[in-house]
Amino acid sequence: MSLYPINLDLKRKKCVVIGGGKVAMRKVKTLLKAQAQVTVIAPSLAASLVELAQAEVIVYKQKEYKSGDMTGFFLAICATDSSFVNAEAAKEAKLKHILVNVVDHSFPGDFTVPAQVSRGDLLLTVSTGGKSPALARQLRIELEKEYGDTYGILLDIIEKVRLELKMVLPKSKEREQFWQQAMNTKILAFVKQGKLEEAEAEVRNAIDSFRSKS
Ligand SMILES: C[C@@]1(CC(=O)O)C2=NC(=C\c3[nH]c(c(CCC(=O)O)c3CC(=O)O)Cc3[nH]c(c(CC(=O)O)c3CCC(=O)O)/C=C3\N/C(=C\2)[C@@H](CCC(=O)O)[C@]3(C)CC(=O)O)/[C@H]1CCC(=O)O
Ligand SMILES: NC(=O)c1ccc[n+]([C@@H]2O[C@H](COP(=O)([O-])OP(=O)(O)OC[C@H]3O[C@@H](n4cnc5c(N)ncnc54)[C@H](O)[C@@H]3O)[C@@H](O)[C@H]2O)c1
Repeated sequence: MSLYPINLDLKRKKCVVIGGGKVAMRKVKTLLKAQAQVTVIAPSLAASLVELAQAEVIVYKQKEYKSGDMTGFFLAICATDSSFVNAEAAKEAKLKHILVNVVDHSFPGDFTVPAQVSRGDLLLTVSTGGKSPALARQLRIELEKEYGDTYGILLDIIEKVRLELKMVLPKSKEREQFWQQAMNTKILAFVKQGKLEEAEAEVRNAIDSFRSKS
């Protein structure tokens, strides 16, 4: 299956999860991380979802899914243990042009959810086209070990340097060439060792040597 990767901005967007079990919980967690406004519809909830409902982090509607429940949502996740219910809810979402994910193959959804690692604004995702979620999970664990928190901090440093660089190198082509050369193994080796000051110094050295060459 050939899928198009996309990073959705769900901040303050109304999202609904049908079902309140283990799988629903995993999806709710990632929706909350994206700062979505989450409603869960299910007759019963897994313990960790109960806590979120009690703390009013999510809106909980204690009921079985019924036609009409999808109205007003931007995105829906059908995550009950009934493939019939999942398919009915997904059909309604499709009719209403709501982006829909279906956790079993009961009805074709619009998207799947990848395994993810986030380090600040760095987001690494793994998708197997639905062939092996267990492999996606394992690769996510490996990525977590390989890419620690320093990568998120590096991104913040680079963001700052990029702004400064616009003054130093006014042409976009020059900046492109600079970053291709600057993002070298030495900088990334410093980041891996947690030496962020050294990494920043290396980027700044690279600016000086790029300017002296051009
Ligand atoms: C990545 C992750 C994200 C998340 O859910 O947040 C995710 N599944 C995860 C875990 C996981 N899921 C399953 C197992 C048991 C082992 C196994 O079967 O492999 C494990 C492992 C575990 O739980 O340890 C079983 C399973 N999953 C699906 C079916 C239905 C089917 O295949 O028909 C069944 C069979 C149910 C049954 O047998 O009855 C379907 C989907 N699961 C997807 C995503 C989408 C495809 C992503 C991709 O492209 O790979 C897709 C298509 C739809 C969707 O949910 O978006 C998350 C890892 C998060 C992490 O740990 O980082
Ligand atoms: N996509 C994935 O990552 C993945 C992983 C494992 C399993 N699955 C599939 O997901 C399904 C759910 O797994 P689970 O572990 O969360 O199950 P679970 O038994 O923990 O939870 C099922 C939830 O669905 C709710 N529910 C049942 N009928 C409902 C209805 N009519 N309306 C609203 N909610 C209803 C229940 O109250 C419960 O909260 C499994 O049956 C399996 O097919 C998907």
